[in-house]
Amino acid sequence: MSRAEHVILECHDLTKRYRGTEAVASATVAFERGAIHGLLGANGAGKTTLLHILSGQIYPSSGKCLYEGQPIHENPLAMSQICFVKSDERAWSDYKIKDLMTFCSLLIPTWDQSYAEQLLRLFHLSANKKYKNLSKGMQSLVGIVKGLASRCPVVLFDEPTLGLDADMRETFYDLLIRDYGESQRTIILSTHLIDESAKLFQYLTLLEHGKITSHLETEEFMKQAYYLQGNSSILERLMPDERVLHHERLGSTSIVVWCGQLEEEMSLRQQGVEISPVPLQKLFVYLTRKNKRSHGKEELPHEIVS
Ligand SMILES: Nc1ncnc2c1ncn2[C@@H]1O[C@H](COP(=O)(O)OP(=O)(O)OP(=O)(O)O)[C@@H](O)[C@H]1O
Repeated sequence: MSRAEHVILECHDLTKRYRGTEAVASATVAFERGAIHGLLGANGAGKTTLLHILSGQIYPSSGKCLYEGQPIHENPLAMSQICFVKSDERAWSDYKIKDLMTFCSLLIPTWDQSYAEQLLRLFHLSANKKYKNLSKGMQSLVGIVKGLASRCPVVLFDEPTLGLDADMRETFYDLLIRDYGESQRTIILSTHLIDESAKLFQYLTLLEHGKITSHLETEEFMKQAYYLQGNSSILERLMPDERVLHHERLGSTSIVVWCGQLEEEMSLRQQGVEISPVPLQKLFVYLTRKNKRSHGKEELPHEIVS
């Protein structure tokens, strides 16, 4: 497969500056076609800003942003094929759900009205209710209806599950997986609910202080660090080492989070050390703390000894 066939959306050296803030800072990333991408980042990392630029709704200060190899901005094809579901649709406030569905049907060429109606029934959303009178969770559900019924080749979801209860979140994940199975759309989804949505993602993109610090297949992303659990006297020999992201000691047993190549793997296993994967949410926390430390911003202790 050529690069053009493989990549649908890309940005090169993308920067967005607001007065005094670099929300996106020289971001370069290529999003693979027909995959569900997880966009991860701490509060203020620049996820919403990046999604806004990728949807063509705001301009970058510098850099390039391409859809199917063509600039996204002022490109009617890109505008009609990329659907952006914001976490906060302020412009929708005064409209009834049925009016919003009509706007979507007029603006989105691939809009599937009968699927939209089916989803509204499933979510118990009354078409006559005004958006501003809905609870936060119900507003998120309207956004989900827009994203799924758009049937657009690219759907960008910014924190789509904000305010949703656990049952509704699972319903959304199931619908997304079913829809993806049928259409192989490209989806980019930002979320702070990392562990529960991890099963959705084929690729993970980590954004830190406006920079893309990794973009990897989920399997590769997960290989960045491991838990080592075993006798403290054995594991403490590994320290100090900058590859130790976290250390917990419980009596004579220690748990170490090790980032990167582990040369001593065989010998540690022979000494009874258990090596296991770090769940995605924890991995995200350790990686972002590591980078904060390297930026001199670490505030929380990363070593717990009891
Ligand atoms: N319109 C704006 N004017 C000024 N600063 C902005 C604007 N939009 C975003 N920013 C700033 O840019 C940075 C990135 O914000 P952004 O909303 O993109 O982050 P985020 O990763 O989506 O955060 P969160 O997870 O908290 O929603 C923040 O420092 C934010 O204050």
